[in-house]
Amino acid sequence: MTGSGESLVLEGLRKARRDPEGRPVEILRGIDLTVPAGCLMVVVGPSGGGKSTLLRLLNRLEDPDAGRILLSGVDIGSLDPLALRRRVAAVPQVSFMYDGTVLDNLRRPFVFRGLPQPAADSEDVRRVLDLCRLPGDLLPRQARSLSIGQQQRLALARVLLTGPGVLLLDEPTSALDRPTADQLGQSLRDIRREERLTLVMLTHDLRLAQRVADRAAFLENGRILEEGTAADFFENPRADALRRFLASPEDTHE
Ligand SMILES: Nc1ncnc2c1ncn2[C@@H]1O[C@H](COP(=O)(O)OP(=O)(O)OP(=O)(O)O)[C@@H](O)[C@H]1O
Repeated sequence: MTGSGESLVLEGLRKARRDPEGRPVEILRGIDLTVPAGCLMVVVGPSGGGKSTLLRLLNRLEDPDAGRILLSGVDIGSLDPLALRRRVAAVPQVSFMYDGTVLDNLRRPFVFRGLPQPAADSEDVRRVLDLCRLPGDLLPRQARSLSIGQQQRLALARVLLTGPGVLLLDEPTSALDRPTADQLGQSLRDIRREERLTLVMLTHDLRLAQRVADRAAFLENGRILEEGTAADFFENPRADALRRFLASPEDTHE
């Protein structure tokens, strides 16, 4: 199960979309970013700045108009998208539960892939449950009967069990209250430490970002205006736009 973290290098990424009148609008305007293997990189920035678009390029839900992305040194444009998504796995913003128990949910990706299903008492299952702070006695419970926070952590456990090298998280705490969000944050730190995974997380939740990030990037209007260690980024921001962003009330970041 344990994946080993993979590095991501983004070079000169550009992406345009069409506005309602059909005119091209540049969404990403030349993104260069390195995410070292085993790093938890948080991307923050104003709404509409291009964060989700950037994330969609990382597992080829879309391809860039220009530039390239290297995964452990290999251009992902040359990789089969489905094979790529096993290595670069996305945890959706709103977790989706399949019919059935918690254990059924953990096994579902293995069923899809035609792989042997992990046993309820296997080391791998125990480990992802621990990491995601889900007690083992939940395994026979109907997944949809769990709390929203537990469902979110189950979605994370389900992805982790498949052993990706990179996890992509899009606003993982947007549906959670503060204590539940903090619990997820703790799980992310454990995962990053114990699984040596690489994580890229988009969030409006600056408290979560500051607590979990190794490095952080500020994306505004299609450009990365600042990138650095979490300590420098949050405590000594250099770019005026980032200073303003960090100083503004959090509810204006939506
Ligand atoms: N499928 C699409 N077709 C056309 N325009 C789109 C599409 N998806 C996003 N956009 C536009 O691209 C821009 C960037 O959107 P994106 O979702 O990447 O930003 P974001 O930083 O993730 O924003 P948020 O924080 O609100 O999720 C926005 O102006 C958005 O309206």
